[in-house]
Amino acid sequence: MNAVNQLRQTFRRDQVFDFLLPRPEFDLPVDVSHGPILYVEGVSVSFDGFKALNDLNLYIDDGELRCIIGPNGAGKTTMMDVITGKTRPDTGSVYFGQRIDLLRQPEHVIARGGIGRKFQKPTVFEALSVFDNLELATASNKSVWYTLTHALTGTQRDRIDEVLELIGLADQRRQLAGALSHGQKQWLEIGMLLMQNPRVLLVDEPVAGMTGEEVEHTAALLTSLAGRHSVIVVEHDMAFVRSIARKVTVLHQGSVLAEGTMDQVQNDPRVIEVYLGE
Ligand SMILES: Nc1ncnc2c1ncn2[C@@H]1O[C@H](COP(=O)(O)OP(=O)(O)OP(=O)(O)O)[C@@H](O)[C@H]1O
Repeated sequence: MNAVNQLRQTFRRDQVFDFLLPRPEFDLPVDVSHGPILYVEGVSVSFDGFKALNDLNLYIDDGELRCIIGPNGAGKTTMMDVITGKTRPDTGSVYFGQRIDLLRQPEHVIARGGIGRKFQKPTVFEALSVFDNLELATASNKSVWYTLTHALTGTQRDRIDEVLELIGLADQRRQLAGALSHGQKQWLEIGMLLMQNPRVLLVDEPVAGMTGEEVEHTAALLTSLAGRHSVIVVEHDMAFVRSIARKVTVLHQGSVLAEGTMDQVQNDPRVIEVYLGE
């Protein structure tokens, strides 16, 4: 096909781009009837022959708070990249509930469909108020322009108030996000994710660079989210992990090395050897 024909094909009136197609499977309730909300099974990812993930199996229950730890290069980021659709594995399967095959969904559909990701660095809109940041986060189904030019519904306003209370920034609602402390920016960004009502929240090193008090607040925030959301926390700060952990998964060389309570994994000789003994 020559270039002109290719262009014609692209702009055909009946042309429907993949990202505009409805995703009926995401409109259905996520089927968690067997317990887990995330199934990662036999997943391997290679980069130039190096296996960043090696036959990884991980199951996250609906509403649980899971901490994932492991030495540098263990595959933690790659695992989150696979779940969120950023990296496609060479082998394996990843399901959201019983029915939704995440490997068949593009990244933006997964993000809108109920799996939120908080990166290590906060990325709030610094020139907007805390409230406006949360309001913009409701924009997923409408354009940003629509959101900025239309009044909020009562339900949306209530939800923003609820999230402001949850993240502890109700008193800062009119403050510019740029004037917040590092910890407050992190909570605001978690709040922005919550505006989308995610079923699963992936949180990467949430307490890096925080003060002791901010760390405590973050622990209380993340534990309060469990139950209503499934929360996966990747973190190197062992004191913090101990303060929030129920079940801990230790990754090593792209696979699960150990899994259990904090006490169980901390006393596991294999974990001490590859990670905690460092
Ligand atoms: N795009 C890439 N190209 C090549 N190698 C990569 C790529 N992404 C990750 N890797 C390698 O895969 C391995 C796993 O990396 P990953 O970032 O998932 O580990 P991690 O457990 O998140 O480490 P950290 O705790 O340091 O963030 C590392 O050895 C890394 O260098």
